[in-house]
Amino acid sequence: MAYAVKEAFLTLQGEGVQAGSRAVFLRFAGCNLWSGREQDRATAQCNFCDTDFVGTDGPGGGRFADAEALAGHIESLWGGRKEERLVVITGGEPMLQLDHALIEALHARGFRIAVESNGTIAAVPGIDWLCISPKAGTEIVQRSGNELKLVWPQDGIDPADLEGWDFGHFLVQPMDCAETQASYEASIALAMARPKWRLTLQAHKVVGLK
Ligand SMILES: C[S@@+](CC[C@H](N)C(=O)[O-])C[C@H]1O[C@@H](n2cnc3c(N)ncnc32)[C@H](O)[C@@H]1O
Ligand SMILES: Nc1nc2[nH]cc(C(=O)O)c2c(=O)[nH]1
Ligand code: SF4
Ligand SMILES: [Mg+2]
Repeated sequence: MAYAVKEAFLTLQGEGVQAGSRAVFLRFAGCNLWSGREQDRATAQCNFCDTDFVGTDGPGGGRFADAEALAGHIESLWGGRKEERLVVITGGEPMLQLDHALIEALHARGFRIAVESNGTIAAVPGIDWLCISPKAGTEIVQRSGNELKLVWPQDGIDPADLEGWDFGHFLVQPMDCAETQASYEASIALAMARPKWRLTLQAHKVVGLK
């Protein structure tokens, strides 16, 4: 199948348990919870998104005819070194496009595959590190994975309801918004009140990485 990629770039993973790791980011175009247009934000199912995922015009973006072509592009962004290859597949919502063929092609090139998903679409098998970030008011079908990353605060989610889900790590990430200081305070309060949850910060924004 063909893939629509907003952008692809080499950086450090900024979020979650693997923060600090060198990684190629593959950002697919499109999301099932928001059109990506500002005029639709207020009525979208997810209305706090910090990302432009519309179109294929970003750095390293484009349309790729098949899995081999896209995996080759990701490999070229990583560079020649063979060890510790890591690709973080995000979006937009990556589960709209990620398929078995791309998983195979990336594994064949020695990549560990991490995915950032909103959990409304079941994950394809073969992912090495799955991060699910639930959005209030949506039906989360993917309730297992490596890390659950709750952007906070969100009206309509009770963290206690998520604690029985099958994840290795439960992370709270302050919502980047007009009142980020209040998000920090709410996130600290959650981690202090419920020790199952650990604070994670968007480190790339602090240090000026993409
Ligand atoms: C842009 S999303 C793409 C992947 C997928 N659609 C999802 O929502 O998980 C990547 C990560 O950024 C988080 N995120 C989006 N907007 C944010 C914001 N304003 N503040 C903090 N985290 C945010 C998401 O919850 C998700 O964990
Ligand atoms: N450096 C960096 N780390 C990230 N971790 C998750 C991101 C995302 O947008 O999915 C992201 C991102 O956009 N940049
Ligand atoms: S689900 Fe993810 S990509 Fe889609 S609008 Fe929300 S944060 Fe952005
Ligand atoms: Mg991001």
